[in-house]
Amino acid sequence: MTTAAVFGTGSWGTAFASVLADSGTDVTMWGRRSEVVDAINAGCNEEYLPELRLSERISATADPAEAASGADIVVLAVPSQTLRANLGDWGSTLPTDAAVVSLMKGVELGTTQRMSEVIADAGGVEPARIVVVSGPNLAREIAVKQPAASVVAASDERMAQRVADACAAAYFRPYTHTDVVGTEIAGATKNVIALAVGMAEGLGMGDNSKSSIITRGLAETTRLGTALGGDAVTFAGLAGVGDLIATCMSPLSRNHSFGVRLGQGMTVAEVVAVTNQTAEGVKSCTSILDLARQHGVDVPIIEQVNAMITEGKSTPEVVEALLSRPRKAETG
Ligand SMILES: NC(=O)C1=CN([C@@H]2O[C@H](COP(=O)(O)OP(=O)(O)OC[C@H]3O[C@@H](n4cnc5c(N)ncnc54)[C@H](O)[C@@H]3O)[C@@H](O)[C@H]2O)C=CC1
Ligand SMILES: O=C(CO)COP(=O)(O)O
Repeated sequence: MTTAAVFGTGSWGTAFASVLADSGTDVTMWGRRSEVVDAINAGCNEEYLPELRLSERISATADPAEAASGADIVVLAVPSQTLRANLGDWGSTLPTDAAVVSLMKGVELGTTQRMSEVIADAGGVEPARIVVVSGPNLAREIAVKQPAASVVAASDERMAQRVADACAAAYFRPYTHTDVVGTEIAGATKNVIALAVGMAEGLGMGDNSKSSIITRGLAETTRLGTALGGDAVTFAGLAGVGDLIATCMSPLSRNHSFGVRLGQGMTVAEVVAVTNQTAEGVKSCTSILDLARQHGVDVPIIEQVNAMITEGKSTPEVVEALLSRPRKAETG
């Protein structure tokens, strides 16, 4: 019997806990807020996924050591920008032989570290034990058991296999992979591209415009990911184009919805004020742009999204900046 600990009781932590339970894995969740812990123990995380009746295999606690005790798999599902501080608080409770799974899709501000790097750095976890799960996995669809596939990437294939075995459910199909860098860059960057697509939608643009942003977004994501050592093929797979399509096209995506509101004329502060869930691209646009600059990679869409988020550049100015760039060959 595999046992898992899931740190984070938000949308994806809860939906993924449910996938693990449906695959026969016993799960203890850690949550920092007692009311959410109590709700999970009563069978439903009302605040994040009211539509999901939780399996009896799932319980929750506010004690990190209790959650982690005896776990074969530890799943981390907190906001990317709080992970380092969280690991400072409870990293020492994680079992030293567990596979440590990142569900997070972001890049740390300041350090420009990917989440697996933060886990190794702040959690003291050897890179061979770190596993990244990423793909077109909108939590609300997974919660109602709509079929989806995902990538389970680790440098050590046995760790990827352990996690894939523990999360393969009738409606959830994991594919193992060894490209941790490519999988993480694809997952973080698609959130920024989804902000741009949402913005175009909010401005009233149609499918040609959105498809153009998605495709050119994939081009710059692939450029960045391969410059960092990722495999170009990863970006054509589930963690790449698969997740990019889901996030850029779905009204369920928080990043997409955030962008729509910007396109409709709301300011970043106004959108933040009405957004109560994590829209990772809003922070990671800056760290991903920093990463691209460090490696001399041209990422024009990410650059414009960052200017909109951090400098208040207007959406029409962003459109003008993107369309007035010097023309070039598509493969350039
Ligand atoms: N929701 C989705 O469909 C998917 C989300 N992801 C990724 O999973 C990660 C988590 O996202 P969600 O669960 O959707 O976010 P969420 O906003 O639904 O939940 C975030 C969770 O983190 C907790 N939290 C907030 N601040 C915290 C802090 N300072 N310390 C500890 N915990 C804190 C919240 O209480 C909540 O339990 C993100 O990186 C996201 O990109 C990945 C795939 C799908
Ligand atoms: O990563 C996701 C789907 O795979 C969820 O996207 P959002 O964080 O934009 O909701």
